[in-house]
Amino acid sequence: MDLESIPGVGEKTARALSDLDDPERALRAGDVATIASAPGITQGRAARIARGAIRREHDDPGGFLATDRAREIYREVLSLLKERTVTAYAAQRVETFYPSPRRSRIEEVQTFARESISREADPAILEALEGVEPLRTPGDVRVRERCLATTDAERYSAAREAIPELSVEVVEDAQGLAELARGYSTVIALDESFAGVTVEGDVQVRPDALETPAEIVPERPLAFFARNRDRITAAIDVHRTAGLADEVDCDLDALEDGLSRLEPDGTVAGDDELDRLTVAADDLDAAVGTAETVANDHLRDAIREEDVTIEGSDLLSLVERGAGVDSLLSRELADEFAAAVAAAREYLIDSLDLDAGEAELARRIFGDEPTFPVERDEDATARLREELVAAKERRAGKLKRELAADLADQRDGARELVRAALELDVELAIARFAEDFGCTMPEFVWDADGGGGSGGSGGDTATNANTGFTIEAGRSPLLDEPLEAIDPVDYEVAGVALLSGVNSGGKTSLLDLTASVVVLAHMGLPVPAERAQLRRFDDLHYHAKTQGTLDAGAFESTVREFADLAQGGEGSLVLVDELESITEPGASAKIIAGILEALHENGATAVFVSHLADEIREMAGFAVTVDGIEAVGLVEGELEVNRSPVKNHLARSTPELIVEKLATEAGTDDSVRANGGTETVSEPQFYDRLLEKFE
Ligand SMILES: Nc1ncnc2c1ncn2[C@@H]1O[C@H](COP(=O)(O)OP(=O)(O)OP(=O)(O)O)[C@@H](O)[C@H]1O
Repeated sequence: MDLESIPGVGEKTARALSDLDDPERALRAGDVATIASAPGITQGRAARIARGAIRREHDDPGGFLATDRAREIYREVLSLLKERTVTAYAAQRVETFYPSPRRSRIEEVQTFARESISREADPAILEALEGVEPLRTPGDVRVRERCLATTDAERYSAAREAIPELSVEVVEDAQGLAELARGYSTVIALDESFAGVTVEGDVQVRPDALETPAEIVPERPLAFFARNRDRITAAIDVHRTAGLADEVDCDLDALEDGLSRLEPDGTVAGDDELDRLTVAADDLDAAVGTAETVANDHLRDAIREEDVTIEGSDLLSLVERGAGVDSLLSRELADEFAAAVAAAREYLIDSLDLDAGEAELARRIFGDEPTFPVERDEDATARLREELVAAKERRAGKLKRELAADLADQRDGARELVRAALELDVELAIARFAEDFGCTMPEFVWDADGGGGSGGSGGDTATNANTGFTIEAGRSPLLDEPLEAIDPVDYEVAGVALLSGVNSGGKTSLLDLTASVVVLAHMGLPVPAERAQLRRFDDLHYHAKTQGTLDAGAFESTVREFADLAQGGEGSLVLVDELESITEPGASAKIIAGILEALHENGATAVFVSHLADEIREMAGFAVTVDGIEAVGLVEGELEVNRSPVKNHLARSTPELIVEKLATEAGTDDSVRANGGTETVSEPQFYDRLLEKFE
C-alpha cells in the first residue's frame, strides 16, 4: 500500500507509519490506537489518517459536512457515541466513523452497525471491558545466563539476527566451548560438528536452534504474555461474560491456565519445587548461621552440665604441649559434640527442606572434627549454594520451556481475543446509543450510481427528486431531556420546503433532528427514529439561526455564501434556521425566495424555518411547500403544540394565538361606552379588530 496516497499523509508521516508492525492492517481496521503509536503521531491525527485511508478506499471526495453547524452536529452525535465506550481504544476507533456520500462506505459500516445493535450491553460485560487495552510489545529481552556458540562466521550473523536475546560467541573448538561453559550456565552449540563432544558444564548441541527460538529463548513468548497478562485475562473475561467464547479461534481455558502460571516478570509461578529451591538458595546463609548457633548452644549446655575429671598427667601434657581444649573435647565430650553437629545438620536440612543429594552437601558444612565453637566450612557452603542455584536455574528453565511451548501457539489467539474484545466495545457503544435514543437502521433509497463512482452527484435524479427524507417518530438526541420526555416527531420533505410555526414549537429541534438523522445515516449508523427513509446526499449545509441583524459586510458575505450554495445542488441537503433576521423583513423575504428558487431549480432538498413563510411563498416563482408546527390549544395559558409539522399548512403565529386567547377571555361586548361624551372602543372590540387584521 502506498501510504503517501492517503489524503493528509506526506512523506514524513508515511515513514512514521511504516515503523508500525502492520500499518495496512491498522489502517484497514481503523485501529487508531495502533496508528497513534507511530512516532510523532497524535491521536487526533491518527483518527484523521484513518479517515483518510477510508476515504481513499471508497473514492470519497470528502466535504459532506459543509457548514460549521453541520460539523457541530457531527461532533455532538459522535460524542454521544464516544460517551458510551468503555475503553480508550473504542473511543478513538469511533472517530473513524464519519458521514460519507459513498454508498460502499455507508453499507460497510451498516453491516457492522446491524450486528452491533443486536448485542446486549450487559453491565457485567462493560465492567469486564474496563481491563482490556491493546496489547503491548514487550521491551527488549536479554538473557545473560545462556549463550549461543558457533565456529562459523555466517552462522554467527544468522544467530544474532534470529535470537537477539542471547549473546553469540565464536569458538574455535571444544576447548572454546569448555571456556564458555565456565562463564554461562548453559551453552548452546549451533554446529553439528560438536555432537558427541563432552565438555564439563551444561553444553547442548542444537543445530536446529535458530528454527526453534521459543525453545532456546522461552523468555521471548513469556515476555509477551507476562507484559499483557492482565489485558488478555480481561479479554477472556469479556468473552466469557458476553457468551462469545465460541466466536474466537482460541482455547480460553488453556490460555487462562498458561497465564495463571506466569509471574508479571516472566518467570513461572506455582511450582513447589522451584519455590523450594529459590527459598533454599536465598536463605542458605541465614540458615547456616542459625545451625551454628544451634550446635554451639547445644554444646555449651552440654559442657556446662559436665563434670570433667582430668588426671594430673593429662593436665600436664595439655599444658606442656599447648594443646587446646579441642583435644579435651574430642576425648571427653565426643558424644556431645557429635550430637551438637547432628542437631545443626538436622536443622539445616529441615529448615531448607533439602533433598537427599543436597542434604549430603549440607552435612559437609559442619565437619566431624570436634571444635568449639562449631563453625561452618565455607567451601562446603559455597558448594551447596552453587548446587541450589544451578538446580533452581535448571528447574526454572525447564518450566519456562514447558510454559512457553504451551503458550507460544496461543499468541495469535490471544491477539485476536483482545482485538475482538476491543471491537465489542465499539459494537456495544453503538448498541447503547441505539437503545438510549430509540434508534433504527435507516432505509436508503439509492440513486443509480449510488455515489460509488467518481462522477460525484450523477445518478438517477428522477428517483431522488421525489425522495428527500422521511422521519417517523424521530426524537432529537441533542435535546437535553430524557427520551420519554421528548415528543416523537414525524416529518417528510421532498424538494424545497418552508417550515412555519409557533415560537418554541420545536422548529430548531426539528432541524437538529433532521441533521442528526442524515449525518448518522451517512455514517452508516442507526438513527433516532422509529423509521427513517432518505436518499443519499452529497453534502449537508446547515445554517443555524443568525443572531440579530447583520452589518453590511456580514450580510454581503452571507448572501455570497448562499450564492455559492445555489450553484450546487441536486445532492445537497440544505437546512436553514430563521435567515430573515439578517436584514429587514421585506428584503429578507425576497432574498430567501430567491435562494429557494435556485435550490428548487437545482433539485436540492431544503428546509427553511421562517416566520415569514407567507411573504416568501408569495414572492417565490414556484409553488413552494409550506409546512407548519401548529399550536393545538392553550393549556393553563401555555401554548400546547403538535410538534410534527402539518404538511402544506401555514401555521398560525404565536401573536395571533395570544390575541385570540385574550379575545376569548374578554368575551363579546357590543355596547358603546360613553366617556366624557365621546364613544370609546371596548376591550373585546379591540381584540376583535386585531384578529380581523390577522385574517
Ligand atoms: N419534540 C420535542 N419534544 C419535547 N420538547 C421539545 C421538542 N421539540 C422542542 N422541544 C422543547 O421546546 C423548546 C423549544 O424548541 P425549539 O427551540 O426547537 O423551538 P423553535 O420553534 O425553534 O423556537 P423559536 O421559534 O423560538 O426559534 C426546546 O428547548 C425543547 O425543550
